[in-house]
Amino acid sequence: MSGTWTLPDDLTLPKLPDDHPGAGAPIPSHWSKCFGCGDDQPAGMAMQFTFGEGLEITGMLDVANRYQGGPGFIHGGILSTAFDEAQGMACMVLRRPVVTGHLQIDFAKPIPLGSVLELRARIDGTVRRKVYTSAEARIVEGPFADPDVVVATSRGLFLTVGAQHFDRAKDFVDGIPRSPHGTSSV
Ligand SMILES: CCCCCCCC/C=C\CCCCCCCC(=O)SCCNC(=O)CCNC(=O)[C@H](O)C(C)(C)COP(=O)(O)OP(=O)(O)OC[C@H]1O[C@@H](n2cnc3c(N)ncnc32)[C@H](O)[C@@H]1OP(=O)(O)O
Repeated sequence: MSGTWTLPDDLTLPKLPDDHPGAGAPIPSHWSKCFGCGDDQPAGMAMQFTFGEGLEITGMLDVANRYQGGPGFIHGGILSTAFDEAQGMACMVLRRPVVTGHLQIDFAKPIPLGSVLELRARIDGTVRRKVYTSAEARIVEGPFADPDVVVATSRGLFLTVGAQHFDRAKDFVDGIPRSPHGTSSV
């Protein structure tokens, strides 16, 4: 990582919930219409997530042709979205809604269309409502695949929020959320 990112000294690590499903279990979409992970969002990225060891989670992204930025390579905003989603999903163990406050990405290597990206993300610690997260991406299939090479890294601050955060948007929601927090599965 070449960006600047300082973790506070008073971080605490959350405990996994007693009913945590364990490594390898799929993480359900937090909202079926989500651009990043929704299973009812044809325009979206349909990222798939599983719990990993401890606080880590893994997300997969097929780098589709429509994600093109410069000729042949992924658009940086799409990669940022993938990190946003992955680091947000890592917060799922808190069992409270979170939103992104700050996200910073280091784009280390170009990522070609047709590749499959694996993103590993985790909570590094929390302070009050602040949730500090980090993640790395690797190409694990397709062109330029090399699981030993980190192609991008991300650091992000998420904030836990109450239901009122999403209540303000209730007149603009596309679709029918299955919970007051706008989450589809939790
Ligand atoms: C039974 C329930 C079950 C529920 C289950 C849920 C499961 C789902 C869970 C998880 C999956 C999630 C997957 C999502 C993935 C995608 C996420 C996105 O893309 S979200 C869209 C983009 N983000 C926004 O639209 C936010 C817009 N911004 C805001 O709404 C506010 O600015 C907000 C909420 C971020 C903060 O506002 P304030 O008024 O609530 O809080 P203040 O008092 O300003 O800040 C609190 C602390 O945070 C620091 N802070 C806030 N923003 C910061 C920033 N940008 N940089 C650094 N520090 C910041 C402040 O300095 C303060 O720190 P100090 O506690 O005093 O130390």
